[in-house]
Amino acid sequence: MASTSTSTTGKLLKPTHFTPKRPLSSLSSRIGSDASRSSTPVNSLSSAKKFKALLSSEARTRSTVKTKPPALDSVPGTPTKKTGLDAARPKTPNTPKRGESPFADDRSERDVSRVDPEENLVDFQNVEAGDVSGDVDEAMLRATDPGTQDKVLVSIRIRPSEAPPAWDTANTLNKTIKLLPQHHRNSGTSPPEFHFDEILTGSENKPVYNAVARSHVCAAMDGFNAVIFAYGQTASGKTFTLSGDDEQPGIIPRAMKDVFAYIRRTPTREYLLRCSYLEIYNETIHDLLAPPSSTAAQPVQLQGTGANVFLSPLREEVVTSLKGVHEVLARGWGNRRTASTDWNERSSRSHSVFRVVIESRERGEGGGSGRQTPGLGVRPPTPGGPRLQALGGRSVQTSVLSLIDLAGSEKATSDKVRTREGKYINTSLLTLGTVIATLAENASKNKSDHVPYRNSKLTRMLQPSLSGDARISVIATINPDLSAVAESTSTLLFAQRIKKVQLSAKKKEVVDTDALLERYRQEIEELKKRLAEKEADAPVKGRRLSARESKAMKDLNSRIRQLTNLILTSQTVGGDESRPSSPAKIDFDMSPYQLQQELLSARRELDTQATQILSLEATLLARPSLPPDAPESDKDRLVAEQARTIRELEIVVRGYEENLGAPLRAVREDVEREWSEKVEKEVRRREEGEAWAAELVRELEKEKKARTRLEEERQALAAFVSRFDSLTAILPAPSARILHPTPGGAAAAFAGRQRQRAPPATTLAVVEEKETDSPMRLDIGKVKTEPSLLEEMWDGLDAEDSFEVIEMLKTGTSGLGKGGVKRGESPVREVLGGKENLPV
Ligand SMILES: Nc1ncnc2c1ncn2[C@@H]1O[C@H](COP(=O)(O)OP(=O)(O)OP(=O)(O)O)[C@@H](O)[C@H]1O
Repeated sequence: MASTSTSTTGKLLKPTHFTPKRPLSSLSSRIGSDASRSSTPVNSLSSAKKFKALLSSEARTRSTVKTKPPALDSVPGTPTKKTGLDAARPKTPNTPKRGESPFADDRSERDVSRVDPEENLVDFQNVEAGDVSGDVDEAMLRATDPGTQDKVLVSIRIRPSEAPPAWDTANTLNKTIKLLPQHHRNSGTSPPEFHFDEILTGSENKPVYNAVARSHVCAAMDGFNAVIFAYGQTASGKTFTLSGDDEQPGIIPRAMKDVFAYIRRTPTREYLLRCSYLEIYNETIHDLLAPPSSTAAQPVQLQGTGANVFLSPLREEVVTSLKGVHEVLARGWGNRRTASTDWNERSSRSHSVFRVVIESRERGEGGGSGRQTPGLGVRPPTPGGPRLQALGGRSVQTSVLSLIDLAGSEKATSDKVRTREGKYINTSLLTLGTVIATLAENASKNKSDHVPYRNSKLTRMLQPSLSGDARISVIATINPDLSAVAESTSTLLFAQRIKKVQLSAKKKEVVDTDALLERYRQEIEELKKRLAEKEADAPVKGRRLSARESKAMKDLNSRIRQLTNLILTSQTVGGDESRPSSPAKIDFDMSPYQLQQELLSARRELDTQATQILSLEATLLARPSLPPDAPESDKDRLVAEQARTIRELEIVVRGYEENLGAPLRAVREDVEREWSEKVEKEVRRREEGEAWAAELVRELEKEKKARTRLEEERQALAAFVSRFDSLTAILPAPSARILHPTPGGAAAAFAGRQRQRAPPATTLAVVEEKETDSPMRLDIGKVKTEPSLLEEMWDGLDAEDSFEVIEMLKTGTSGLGKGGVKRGESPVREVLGGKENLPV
């Protein structure tokens, strides 16, 4: 790698103190009102004690005439409201309050959540020529081999100075740096030498980029995460190295040019680029691209754990050209916190991180892009995950290029606010140092001691990269002055430690499993068919296969096994090794019959595995795509998605209901209606039957009662008749006459006698008075027509007989003697057994 010349250091002016004050840009002046947001009046700075870094004349010339970075080449069509990049980074004599950026109201339409990634792909055809022109070294690009780098690339950049250097930089080609002996405290020993990957001097940024950043940018384009950061004391040249200025663009603008150059020379792939820009100020992460008002309300949070740390909410803007990058950088710069310190007129008061997420996939057939697998559900992006979809068997490669300008370590200052900021800066840098030291120790001694990533936002954010997930390049910037020897030594020690950190970055690829599986399945089917054909050609049972046949079948079988394993592997979540075993090995020396049997069992095995695949697919689909500690917003989003799925399922169910459910129900209703009528009819008939039966029972009861009464009457009558017979037997002979029933019945006889003579009034009166109460009467209506037998008996007596009988009855002198009717007791009563209703 080239190292820069030290020529500039040879042109040092006499060591006069020089403050590398940069002039305020026109915009800075215009928005001089910015000064009003400073808590410290600009003129008060003049009274502050200054120990600014001494610069070489070259550096001083540049710093006095140049505007401040970011120094991208001017791009036609850049919005005219800003007059230059410097304008985007106004001088801030004191820490500006957020919300006062001239870009505060900018709401970018390039926000990744607003654009369709498929519509914003960049490929070799649409990279603008201007985006790759200039000093991008195409030959070098091609020569750069990202290789397999498991160590951090550590380079030292020594800032030019007007003062005589305290460091021996004459031997930069040896990539060694050591303190000049005269400045070494322990005069008895020689000063320690530090070895690094590069020792860079001078003000040229191009060789610096080529030496420390290009390979990492290429690695990022190739699918590896890459981190490039500058570390060093304040005013040592970190920002100059990362951002540069118009004349000497730094790593960021050069890297972005290389990104487009890489795309242009890669016709087989298409890319989606999205940028974010953030800063960590006083241990709070601010999104430099979001409107400041929103970031103040909602600072960026570090979420996830371990290697899965991601930032949210963080605005990401899709860029398709260098012009887009230019705008994003300018906006971010406008929002950065810089301030004048005792050492640096425009000191970065925060760690700033510019990130480019690079997603790429093979270009679709015919060179087109876009969604080519209709029907495949477009899955929502996972937090920190890719935006591009893996389509049609094309996997998506995702990598992140992080370019970090750390705030510089510094001593206590005369300003309270600066001192507070400095405390935060130093603490986080100290934590970074501890983390690196632990990692280095773990790597060199094969230990796994706890690494305190969580002690600062910076280390937590860098955790995935520092734990080996990224290619890392560190540029340690030092101020060569004697006054800064302590800080420079500390920086060199840090750089030396980080060199020991072990890396094992891997490409991140999201495979289009659906398409891949489909391809495997089709191939398996094809092979099975071919195997079956071969088997059909297979000869009569017992013949041994030729060596060729045997080999062909063996090949087919092994391919089937291989594909089956591939399917299972791609289905196995997290690369779990515990997948079902491959089909049993087949001995091709077996007879065709035995082979047939083997084939049969292999087929069964395949069927079982196909079922397993289906169930694994179902499990995979059912798996929530969020880790348990995912942020609430992501959980809400998932809930919303699931609600949407439920709604869709409801629609499906409704469709089912309309197409199948409703007709079936209609049939059921018809059947029910028909049968319910029948049932009702039956019920009515049964009720009628029951009522009829009850009526019958009642009639029967009546009948029974009537029979009973008739029987009673018959018995009473029989008793009366027999009594009467006995009475007539005791009557005096001449007058006694046996009464015979009159032909025509008693009633007719009665009626006839009624007509012939009237009965004695008194007797009749008695009888008539009592006849209605006669027990013989069943029906009162019949009284007149059907006289009782008693009446008939009366009727059968002559007047004298009647009298006698009556008298006898009245007096009881019937001659019944002892067993006859007693005096005062009616003989009729006696005859009738004392029935109460008998006439007395
Ligand atoms: N290699 C260099 N060549 C010429 N000028 C340089 C070089 N390095 C730094 N400078 C100048 O020195 C000054 C301080 O540099 P810079 O702002 O990059 O320091 P820094 O390390 O970023 O400081 P801080 O940590 O305070 O932000 C600037 O004016 C810059 O232009």
